[in-house]
Parts: sequence; C-alpha cells; structure tokens
Amino acid sequence: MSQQQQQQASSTTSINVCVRVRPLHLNSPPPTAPPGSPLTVECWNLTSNVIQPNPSFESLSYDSTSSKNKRTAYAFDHLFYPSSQTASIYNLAVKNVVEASMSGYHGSVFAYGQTATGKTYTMQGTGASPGIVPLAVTDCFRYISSCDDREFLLRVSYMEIYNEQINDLFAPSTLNSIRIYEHKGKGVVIKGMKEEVVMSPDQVFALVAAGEAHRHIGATEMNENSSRSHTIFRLVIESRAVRGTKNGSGVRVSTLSLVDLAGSESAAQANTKGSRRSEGHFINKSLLTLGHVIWKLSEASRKNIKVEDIAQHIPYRDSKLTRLLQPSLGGNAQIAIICNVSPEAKHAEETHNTLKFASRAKRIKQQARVTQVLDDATMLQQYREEIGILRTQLNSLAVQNKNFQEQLMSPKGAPHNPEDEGEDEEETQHIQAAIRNLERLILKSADERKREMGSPRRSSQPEHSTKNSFFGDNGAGKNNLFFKRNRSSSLTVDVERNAGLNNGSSNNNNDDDDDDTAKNVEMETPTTSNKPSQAADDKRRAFSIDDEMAAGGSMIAGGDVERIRTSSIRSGTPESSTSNMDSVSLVNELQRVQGLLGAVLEKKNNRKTAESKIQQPTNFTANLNIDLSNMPPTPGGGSDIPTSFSSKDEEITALKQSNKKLEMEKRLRKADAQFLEQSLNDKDQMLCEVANVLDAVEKHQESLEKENTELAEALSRTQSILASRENELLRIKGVSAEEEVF
Ligand SMILES: Nc1ncnc2c1ncn2[C@@H]1O[C@H](COP(=O)(O)OP(=O)(O)OP(=O)(O)O)[C@@H](O)[C@H]1O
Repeated sequence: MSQQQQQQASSTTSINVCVRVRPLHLNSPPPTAPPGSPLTVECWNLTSNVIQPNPSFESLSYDSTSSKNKRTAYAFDHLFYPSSQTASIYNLAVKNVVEASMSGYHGSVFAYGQTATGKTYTMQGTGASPGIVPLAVTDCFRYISSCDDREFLLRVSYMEIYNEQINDLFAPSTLNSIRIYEHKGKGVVIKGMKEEVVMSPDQVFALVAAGEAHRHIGATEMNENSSRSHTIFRLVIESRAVRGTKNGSGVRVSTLSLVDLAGSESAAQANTKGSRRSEGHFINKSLLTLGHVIWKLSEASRKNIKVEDIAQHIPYRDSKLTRLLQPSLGGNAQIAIICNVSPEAKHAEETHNTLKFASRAKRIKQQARVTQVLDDATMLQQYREEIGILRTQLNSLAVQNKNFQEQLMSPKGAPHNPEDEGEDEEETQHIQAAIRNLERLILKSADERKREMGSPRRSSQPEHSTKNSFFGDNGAGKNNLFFKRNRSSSLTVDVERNAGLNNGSSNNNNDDDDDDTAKNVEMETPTTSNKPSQAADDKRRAFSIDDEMAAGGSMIAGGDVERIRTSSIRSGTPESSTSNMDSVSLVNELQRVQGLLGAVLEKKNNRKTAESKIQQPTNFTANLNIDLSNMPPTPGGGSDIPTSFSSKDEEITALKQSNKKLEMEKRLRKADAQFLEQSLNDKDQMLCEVANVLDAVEKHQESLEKENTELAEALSRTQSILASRENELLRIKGVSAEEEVF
C-alpha cells in the first residue's frame, strides 16, 4: 500500500544528555546538598551540572595510562545527585521528549552506563519511585485527556536484544521469526513483532510487567539482577485533528522508544563465567558499536555534515542494537540520554568512559520532523472509515425501521410480527457494539467525547460512556500493576488477568454496563467475518494474533515495527544472503527468488479472482431479482396499491427479505474489500522481500564478477610472467624457440 507522507521541517536540536550518579551505599540514605551546591561523593565532585574527579582521591589512582582523566571535568544539560528522584529526571530531561512524540515527532530515551549503576532502576523504577517508562506512559494518557483538538490511537511493543537476537517480549514464542530489513521509503522495518492497541496506562503496565517476565536477567558479582539484554519499549502514536480538518492534513505518526541498555561490564569485575561471560561479550560488543556510531555522528555534527548525507558511512549494521536504533539516531528524532554512573573509586575508569560517551552524544545535532500520513495507511484512518460505514448501516437500519413502523401504523398496515422486530433490534445492537468497540480504541479527551455526544450529527442513542478515565480506579501515577513483579519472579495471576493476555484481547479498564451488553451481544453473534461486530472485534484483537491484516501505519518513518502477519516466506534473511555467499547458496537464493515470484503471481491471481467476484452480481443479488420478479400479481390488475391484506403482508416480507439480502451483500463486499487489501499488503510485502533478495543477489553477482575480473587479470599476469621466464630460459640455453621445438 502506498504511503503518502509529508514531513514538516523543524529546527536543529541537540540530544538532551544528563548524568545520574548512583548512591554510594544502597542501604543508607544518600548525602544531600541544596540545589546547585557542591557535593563530594567518594572520588567525584558534583557542582551544578558539572562532574569532575575529586583530587583528594588521586592516591587511589586509576589506570596509569589515563592520568589525563584525573583532571577532566564534564558538563552536561543536567547532573543528578545520588539523592535525586527519577521524577525530577523525568520532568527536567524526558518530559519534553514525550510531549514532542505526542505532537508528532519521533522520540527516544536511553539509559546508558556500566552494569549496576541504576539503568533499570531509572527506566522502570519501584512502587515508591516510579521510573521513566511508567511516568512517560502516564503522561501520554494525561496529554490525550487534556488535548481537545486531536484524537489518538496508541499501540505498544516490547522487545529485547539478547546475544544479538531480537526477542518479542509480548510473544516469546516468535523467537527466530523476527527480522529487520531496510525498506525503500519506510526505512528500517522490524518484521514479526507483536503490537497491542492500548487504552489505559494500567493496560500498558500490565503488558510491560508480563513482558518483563520473559526478559533475560541473571546474577553477576556486580548486580544480582543484571539485565543480560537491551530492552526497547516502543509506543506508536497516531493522531488526527478532530475539528476543522483541512483536506490533506492527514494522520500524524510518531514513535516513542524507551531503551534500557544492558550495562557494560568487565568480565573480571563482574566475575562472569560460561553463559554470563558470553552474554557480557555480546553486550560489550554491541555497546562498542553504539559508541562507534555515536562518535561518527558527533564527528559529522562537529564538521557540520548532515547525518542523512553520511548515513552509509555510519556502522549501524554492525550490531542489532544500532540497526534498531538507526531511525532514532539517524537525525529525525528528539532524544534524551540518561547516563548512569557509579561514584565508587574502583569504577572511576568506567565512569570516565561513560562520561566521554555522554560528551560525544551531546555534540550530535538532530533535525526532527513531524510525519503526516495522507492516505489510509494508518490504523486510525482505517478505524474511522470503518466507523463511518457502520454508522451509515445504523442510519439505514433506523430509516428502514421507521418506514416499517409507519406502514404498520397505517390502516392497511401488515400484521405485527414481533420476531422481525427482535431481529432488527439485534442487528442494531450488533452495529452499535461494533461502533463502541472501535470508538473505544480511539482515545480523546473527556470534553471532546462530551462534545461529540452532544453533536446533532451523531446517533441519538449514546454509544459511549462519558467516563474518560484512562487511569482506572488506581488514579494516575500509582502504576500498581507495573510493580507487581519481582525482577526474578514471574507474573502474578492478577496482572495476567488485567492484561487480557490469555485470550489475546485488549483489555479495557473502563468497562461499564454498556460494555458488558456489547460483550454479550458479541458472544451471541455467529462467528462469520462479515458480521460487523465480529469485524470490529477482530480489529480489536488484530495485534494479538498471528495472522493479521496490515494497516501500514506501523512501518512509517523507518524503524517502526511491522505487525505480525502470517507469511509463506520465513526462511533466510536479506542480511544473511549478502555475506559469504558461495555459488551453491547463490543458486539456492535464485531458487528462493523464483519461489517468491511464483507466490507473488499466485497472490495476484487470487486478487483478480476476488475482484471479478466483486464485479459480478452475487448470488444474493441474483436471488433478489428473481424474488422480486416472482412477486405474486396484485389482485387489482396491475395496480400498485395492493388491495388485500395478505398481499400487503407478502410484499412487506419480500421487501424486508430483500433489504436483509442487500445488507448481506454489502457485508460480503466489505469482506471482499478486506481480502483484497490483505492480498495487496501481502503482495507489497513479498515484493519488498523479493527486492531485498534481488539486491543481495545482484550485489553478490557484482562481487563474483569483480572476483572473475581480478582472477582473469591475475591469470594473464601469470601467463605473461611464464612466457617471459620461458624466453629467459631459452636465452640462457642459447637456443631459439624453434630450435628448442625441434
Ligand atoms: N538511584 C538509586 N537509588 C536507589 N537504588 C538504586 C539507585 N540506582 C540503582 N539502585 C539499585 O542498585 C541496584 C542495581 O541497579 P540496576 O539493576 O538498575 O542497575 P543496571 O544499571 O540496570 O544494571 P545492569 O546493567 O547489570 O542491568 C538495584 O538494586 C537498584 O535498586
């Protein structure tokens, strides 16, 4: 599906870099100092936003090769003392990134630093001191409730990079099926990652808590709950103006990535062995690549070179971490980096390394832009369209009912059939439930909801509760669900129930009586995909199931997650195809490409069949014609007005049947359209994979050709050397070549 995108330019910004110094001792309250006053913590002096070595600790000395370190002072946007609360870090360094993401800019927040310096403490926090993730999530919903002119659709994913492998923390069973590839126009795409549409902070906390249970954590000498992986929590934000929308203003799509990096560690200090040691190796290697990328980006900024212009020289591909972070680091995002350090003298060298990383990051210039998607590639737009269709159905049903009632009231009206009325009522309830379900996923402020409900354009029957508490009974900021999990234990039953994880459906904490009615109606509904309530329910679950219609919105602006979709193509990755490919694998690759092309053609054929199905009248329409033409003649000899009671009755029954069939046909067409769209998306996907593979094959072919040319050149050089040696030999022997032959 094409994605018409529009980007609004913004001014250049720097990365907001701050440093948090961990308390020296965890079991006693950290020393405090009035704001701005100096504080000495073991081997570091902290003053305002400057951190420098404490000269009185010179005797402890670090590595003799780094004597320069002993005098280096580092200044940052903010310096947080050991007594600082995460909430003040959030307010000073992160809040503006979160707000920027809500208004359409990509945003990223990283926690970086040596092992055991408090990265996870900062990102997740505790019940008493919530971390960046719960604070940011709560703020996002707060933003929505105070935003009167836009509506939002939020979805989340949670992943980790463990030993250079990406794991979906919402769906650990998808191990090995997640892939990253570069899509022309969409940038870096992650394929196979599960996303959940979310409607309240508690729902997000429950999901994150459930995801945490799958995260790799292990004990080392330095941290008994050490993260052995990098984790990325990602929120995709779609938003749209609700009033005064001009044509072409589109849907804004942005992401907020909250990244808890694993800590760098020395195998000796962490005293790791076996698998812990190899985990440490992967962690250090990816952090080294991240450091390299940051250094290159900072050098580019120092030389006033645009990051986009040198993207191919930045080693993003050298690790999964930098590959995933490429869209954030690549210039188009608002970024905050929280560098966690230890004040302990024995870690001074590592602390210097972190501070140097932070200083380099500070130099990087970003140019974030708002991305607007103009076509229907966003979920928000698709939901809106579906709601529009359902409302039209509802209105026509109401008109139909009104006409019917009028007919009944007329002196010659048909006899009342309570069963018919029941059916209509049921159908109305289905449609209303479907609208409610879709509307629930679209978030907006309470004022906006009230305004909508008062709007004469809407149906007179309320479809929504005026309650707009995203925050449930807990109230904003309590985040109880988030902290139910002990890092090393599994989830409580309570959390799983709240997350709605077992049935794969998104949970709504604001369920009221109306919603229960909706659920009952849906349960009674036969499960055909063209029932409106089912269609809506399917959409609601769309991000919890494996086989899913693509909505496109999640792949926008690069680096986004492509939602899980069943694909016939699972084997091999473009990345693996590009390296060390011998001729056998080249042949295999070509065969694979042929297979993919075959699959694309097959999909195309399917699509054609579906299209012709839509163009032809359906059986229902055909039957309808027969039914109408076979209507019994009226005993008035062609008069339009039936004279007998029973013929009127038959006419009404026939009309009702034909209406029902028309409705059915409409739904069938809708199902066909969905099928078409899915086919189209699948085809897009396959074409993209084919393009990737062809790229890889072409590249390999080029390298083989180059190798051939080199070999031919080497051969001809060897032949000429051989010829000259032979001539030399003959000359030494003193005979001519002809004499030698005879
Ligand atoms: N500012 C702080 N206040 C109180 N306790 C803290 C603080 N920072 C860290 N801690 C505690 O220090 C310990 C280690 O912190 P944490 O696990 O967050 O480190 P980390 O940097 O994420 O380590 P790793 O990289 O190994 O995962 C935890 O027990 C944590 O609660």
